[in-house]
Amino acid sequence: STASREDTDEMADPPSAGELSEQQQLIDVNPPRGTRDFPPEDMRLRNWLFGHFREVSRILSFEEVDFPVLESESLFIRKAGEEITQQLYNFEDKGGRRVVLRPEITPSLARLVIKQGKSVSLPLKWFTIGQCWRYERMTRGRRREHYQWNMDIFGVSKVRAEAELIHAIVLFFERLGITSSDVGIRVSSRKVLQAVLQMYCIPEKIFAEVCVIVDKWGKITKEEVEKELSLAGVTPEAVKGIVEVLSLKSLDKLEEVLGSDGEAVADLKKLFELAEQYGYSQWLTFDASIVRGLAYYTGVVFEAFDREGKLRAICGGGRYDRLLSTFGSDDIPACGFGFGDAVIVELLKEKGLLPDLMRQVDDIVFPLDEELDGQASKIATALRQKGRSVDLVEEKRLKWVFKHAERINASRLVLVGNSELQRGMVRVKVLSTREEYEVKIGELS
Ligand SMILES: OCc1cccc(Br)n1
Repeated sequence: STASREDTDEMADPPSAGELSEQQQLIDVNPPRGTRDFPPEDMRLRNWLFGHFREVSRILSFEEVDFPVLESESLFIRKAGEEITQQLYNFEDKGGRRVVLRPEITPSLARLVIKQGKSVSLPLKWFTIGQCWRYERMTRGRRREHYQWNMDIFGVSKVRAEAELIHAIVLFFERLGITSSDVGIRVSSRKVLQAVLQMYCIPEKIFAEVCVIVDKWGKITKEEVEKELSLAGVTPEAVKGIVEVLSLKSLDKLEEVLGSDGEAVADLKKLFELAEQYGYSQWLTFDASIVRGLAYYTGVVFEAFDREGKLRAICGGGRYDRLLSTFGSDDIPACGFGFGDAVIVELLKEKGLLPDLMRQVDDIVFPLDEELDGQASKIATALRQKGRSVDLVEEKRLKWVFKHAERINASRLVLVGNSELQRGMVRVKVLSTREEYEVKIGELS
């Protein structure tokens, strides 16, 4: 609801041109480019969304963790040409340290697991919701920050971990009213690409770079992908082999190409069997072209997509069994996903599933005369101590108070008046039923 101007305190008129010289020039009230404010209505939606993130994490028995948004740049220096490492929001701090506003959360998770060392018992299942940043030339007008829900499992080498993470994603969608007719989850494994490169004797050391290039499949032309693969050192016959495999959409066809004794086929078969048992196989589809764009994935990868094909990937993740050794530690098998706060909201809008989240207050306490402000404070305190949300209003006309009560969806109006007070009472109006009654101050609850 929009309050008309006379209802709210009159905003000061902006200074006239002549006054500007004495007055501060109005600052730019927008947040930095690519970033967002969250005024109350947007914050209610964000809290609603994050509430579902948290509740699903709880249901899957994950523990919440958190990290600084600021991290050492060294955590994100990777040589595989990922977009995410080419858009680091990086700078040198006043102590000469190279730092970044983190572009993702997985490296922080790995850092903490290493730091905790033997004090954590495996497997461990952690989740966090945190803001992530990128510095992208604003030519594309894209955002520079978003909030990401991450769930990660350390210490489980079998695809049970991937199955658990995908279950979390499915439960989350179901809670929002999104069905497998709206969204699918494409699944594959980087071991598919690894097997193909081995078939053509392509050196392992360019594997991550090849995956980052292959992730552009469908985003840039086939010719551009082939050109980038060739520049990375992939022979023409290997490029042909990769392109053939990427188009596979059935595990049986994959088995024909790779044989039945490879890990890729075994992992994916097991994952699809587990999906049947969880009851979410209708969400899954094998798609060999899915590799995801992060260098450190080593096994199963997955991403959720809107079946109408209007939006970018909704979330995505995969297995990263060798990330810790890139930080000089012993490897621990791991897998996880990131779920951003932007595409999901676009999807909810598309599907008409955005919740109608109104502001709500239990009580408005209003002194009918100025000198009753002290009594009104006492009454507000008593109600707040009982856990009721109270909006203590004064210096307003009663007409304004009724409109305000409607605007903020107050349940009750508690009117503090002289005649009632002399009898130790206050007057209560229940706004939904129009019921009105007097109650002893000590019995107000
Ligand atoms: O998903 C890539 C990404 C990373 C950081 C910030 C934003 Br917006 N987007």
